[in-house]
Amino acid sequence: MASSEEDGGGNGSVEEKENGKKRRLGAVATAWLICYNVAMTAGWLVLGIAMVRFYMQKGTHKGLFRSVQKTLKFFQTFAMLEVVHCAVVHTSVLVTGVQVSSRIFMVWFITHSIKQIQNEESVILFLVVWTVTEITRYSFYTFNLLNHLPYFIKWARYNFFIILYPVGVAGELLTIYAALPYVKKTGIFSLRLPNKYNVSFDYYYFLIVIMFSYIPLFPQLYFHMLRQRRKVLHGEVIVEKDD
Ligand SMILES: CCCCCCCCCCCCC[C@@H](O)CC(=O)SCCNC(=O)CCNC(=O)[C@H](O)C(C)(C)COP(=O)(O)OP(=O)(O)OC[C@H]1O[C@@H](n2cnc3c(N)ncnc32)[C@H](O)[C@@H]1OP(=O)(O)O
Repeated sequence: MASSEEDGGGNGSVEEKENGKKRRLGAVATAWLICYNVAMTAGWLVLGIAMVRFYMQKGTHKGLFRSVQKTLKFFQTFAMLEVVHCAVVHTSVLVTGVQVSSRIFMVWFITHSIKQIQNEESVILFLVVWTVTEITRYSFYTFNLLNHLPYFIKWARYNFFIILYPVGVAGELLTIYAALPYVKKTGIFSLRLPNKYNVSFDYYYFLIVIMFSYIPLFPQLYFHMLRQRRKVLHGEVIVEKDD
């Protein structure tokens, strides 16, 4: 997608580069994406303001997740649509799928399901990092689609992640690690033998596998963002193989 400096278009539709050819998003797709991105920007802004207000009123992070969880769950779950958007915005389905699934997993299968860890500092760490990131990202998409992209937002979109991505990953991994003792004790989401399915599943070891999966998966996302950064900030022509 060309930013306002390159595209200069004002017709509201958006041009996309694909292997040197220009591809135009239809007016309907553009209109939908603008509505989607505005809603997501607003949702994450509401979440961010709610977190700041909670901390200023209470002076502690204890209870913060519980106070913002409805907004978080709605907007993070709504982001699953982005896998569908890949057909339109022509970005990597694999990268988007891994990113979205990790967030859904953290929200629903860790922090929602294991209430004992909701007040961990690591939860606040990834919540704050996610919120800053998503406000930046969705406002970037919105202004880009409107062909009036302030340079600061483009700069923030493709520089903040350099620090925020590893910090967010640390918050997620620390939260999963904090959940392990409770998972072992309660046997949540696990299936012991004997049972009518004759299948056993141990969520405790599954979480350990998930933690190790960050080692090969996270670098793929990080290098994808570095490639996007070179393309958008330094005009490198990168032909992404279709994932
Ligand atoms: C079952 C258990 C599963 C457990 C899985 C465990 C996996 C473990 C590894 C994963 C770790 C993830 C950790 C993560 O959650 C931590 C954090 O997020 S911390 C916060 C920092 N994070 C970030 O900065 C990343 C934020 N996320 C993203 O940026 C995206 O989700 C990502 C897919 C990673 C990259 O986005 P994208 O590929 O879209 O790159 P661009 O933004 O440059 O966009 C590419 C082009 O598409 C256009 N686009 C994309 N979306 C839209 C949209 N909604 N509206 C309009 N246009 C859109 C964009 O403009 C670009 O166009 P062009 O290339 O032409 O410029």
